[in-house]
Amino acid sequence: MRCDIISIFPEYLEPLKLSLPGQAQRKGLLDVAVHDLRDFSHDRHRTVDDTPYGGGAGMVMKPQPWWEALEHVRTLGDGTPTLIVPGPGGEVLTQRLARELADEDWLIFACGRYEGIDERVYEAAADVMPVRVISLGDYVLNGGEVAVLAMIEAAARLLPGFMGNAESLVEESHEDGLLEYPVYTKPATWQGREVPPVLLSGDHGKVAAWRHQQRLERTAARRPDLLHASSALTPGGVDDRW
Ligand SMILES: NC(=S)c1ccno1
Repeated sequence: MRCDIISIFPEYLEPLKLSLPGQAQRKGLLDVAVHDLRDFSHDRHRTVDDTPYGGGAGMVMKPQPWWEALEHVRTLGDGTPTLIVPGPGGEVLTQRLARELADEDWLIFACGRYEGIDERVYEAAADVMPVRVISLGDYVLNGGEVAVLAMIEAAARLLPGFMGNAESLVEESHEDGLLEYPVYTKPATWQGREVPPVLLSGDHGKVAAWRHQQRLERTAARRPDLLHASSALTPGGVDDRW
């Protein structure tokens, strides 16, 4: 997977060099390139924003630097990339959407700032590549960079070979529509609190049954909205969301 990220704060994306994303890059599973939008502005102040037509508070990101940046990035890879624009007005990131992103060979992320990017950039981009606006949730950030870190992590960790142990992806929250079960490690007693005895029983069937029940109870308590669609509730049933 290739990820190109365009931002006026390239340093925000430094964490992608760390830990698993960094290892994935060194393994060749993930190629990440960060581009400074201001490199595509031609005035001496490297301006990328201006006042909004129609008035209103704040500034809007100018179309020309964005278009030049996108056109430059599009020359760097093979095939057609998908443009991802993080924003509160987009489809909400889910595990299913993370899998869709993980299936893409090439993603370009446009990190908006201020009041957003001139709408004509979305229109022009859609003439040459798929464009998706994706939100982390129903809240507003100051820009897209934090969201891009989350989106790349959510997608890249699903790439074969990214996680050292692929088993750790099984029974994670949201994989089958249920939240994950509680986990425990040594010591068996801590501050007078015991590990559930079933986990010390050595009976794998009972452990599996207990864990599934815990997932159902947690999902019912914390995310009842997920319960109706979960494939885990209909043994053998197929959840069409994946
Ligand atoms: N909710 C998201 S992803 C966002 C990006 C910028 N502002 O909000």
